[in-house]
Amino acid sequence: MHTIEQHNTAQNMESANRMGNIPAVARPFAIFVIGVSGSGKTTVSKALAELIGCPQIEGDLYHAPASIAKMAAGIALNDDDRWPWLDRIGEAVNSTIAEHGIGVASCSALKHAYRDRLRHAITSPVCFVLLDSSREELLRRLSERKSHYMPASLLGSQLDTLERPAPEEGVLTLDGQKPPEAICQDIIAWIQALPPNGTK
Ligand SMILES: Nc1ncnc2c1ncn2[C@@H]1O[C@H](COP(=O)(O)OP(=O)(O)OP(=O)(O)O)[C@@H](O)[C@H]1O
Ligand SMILES: O=C(O)[C@H](O)[C@@H](O)[C@H](O)[C@H](O)CO
Repeated sequence: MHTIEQHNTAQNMESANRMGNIPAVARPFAIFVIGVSGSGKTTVSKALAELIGCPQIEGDLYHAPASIAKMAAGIALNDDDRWPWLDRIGEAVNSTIAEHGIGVASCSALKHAYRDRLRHAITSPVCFVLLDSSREELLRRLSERKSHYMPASLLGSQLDTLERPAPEEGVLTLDGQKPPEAICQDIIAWIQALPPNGTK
């Protein structure tokens, strides 16, 4: 379910692509949009992939059924649940890049070690963009969102688990409360200014 604003954003991006205004992004390259539940990973990664003209890899689709059942029951995932999930996402990103040269993935990647797991799994340069929002805004979004297995009651655990990247990790942190189109433009500008292979 998308807001009218997001729908319009997607339409603008589609028409930008039809007009051939696809931004130049070095290849091979993997872009991860990360953050806690409700931070906008799916929304922004889809919009960014549309803008770049490449596949979006939805991290939520790679959870084991048992993990989905846990989250739906209000039980937070642990490391043992997340390692194989991260590995499956890494494989999916590698296949996408082998075929398309570039992919935009959504994945919570809350801990430094999870981001390292993905960095090591992926054979191309990788960058991470963390979407940051206030607890109040996240709670509002999760409470309003219907038909999603992730309950708002897990937000506290998500925020407790989040390890904010230290500057040397080279992760771009953005205000996730800006409109998705503005977030995408900030991501593109940052990527285009990165040194070649300077992200792994
Ligand atoms: N920049 C934004 N401004 C306003 N609302 C947003 C923004 N980004 C996402 N949303 C809304 O917030 C809700 C959560 O967004 P989304 O599903 O993209 O988050 P997520 O991080 O992928 O969550 P989860 O990890 O739980 O799947 C959705 O209803 C979405 O429309
Ligand atoms: O690491 C985690 O705890 C999980 O991956 C969650 O973040 C979910 O994937 C997702 O965000 C809910 O849809």
